[in-house]
Amino acid sequence: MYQIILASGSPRRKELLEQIGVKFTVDPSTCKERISDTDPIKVVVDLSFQKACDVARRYENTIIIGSDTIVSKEKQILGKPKNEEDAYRMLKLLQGDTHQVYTGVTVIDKQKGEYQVYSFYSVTDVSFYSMTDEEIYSYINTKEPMDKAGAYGIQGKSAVYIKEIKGDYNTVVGLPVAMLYQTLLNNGINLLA
Ligand SMILES: Cc1cn([C@H]2C[C@H](O)[C@@H](COP(=O)(O)OP(=O)(O)OP(=O)(O)O)O2)c(=O)[nH]c1=O
Repeated sequence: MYQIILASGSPRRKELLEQIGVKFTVDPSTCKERISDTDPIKVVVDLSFQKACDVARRYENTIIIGSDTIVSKEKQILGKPKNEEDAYRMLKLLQGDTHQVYTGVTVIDKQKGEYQVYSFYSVTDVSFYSMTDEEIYSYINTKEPMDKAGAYGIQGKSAVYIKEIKGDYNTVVGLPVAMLYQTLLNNGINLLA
């Protein structure tokens, strides 16, 4: 029986872990997120590692889960919009086309002072229908974009603009729970035990 900590303030990640039946507590990381690379895989793995490490320092005999999600479109990396103008820029870029959503996960298994670190990522293609400027502005007015990578929430009101996805839906929402569960199981850790 492990104590499991989700090192995230994201309500979506909490819901996804609850959905699969994991017993855990939430203790969000407070480290500043800086995108310091142009490779989306490196960015999400590195940020998930930083978040997990930040929280792992405070605990013993626990499993800590950190995660990070970004949107990538033609070599541009989109995090959360800084303001409404930034949200407009992102949605204008994404509408009518396909982009990638990357989620990186780092799990730190800290038992008796020893660390085991598992890092991985998942990527999903998301295709948007075209959006008029009016639709973009009215979506921004819902405030839904403001705390989400790429300025949209597939699980929310933007669902009417999503044409197709290829890959794991939960990767887009912020935590690929199947990959998380299976990766840990392959390493002898059962999150549901
Ligand atoms: C693309 C997309 C992102 N998101 C969310 C998931 C993440 O919460 C957020 C990306 O920001 P993150 O920096 O990955 O996470 P966060 O700041 O919300 O939480 P923490 O750092 O404490 O773990 O965007 C959606 O909810 N739906 C979507 O469709």
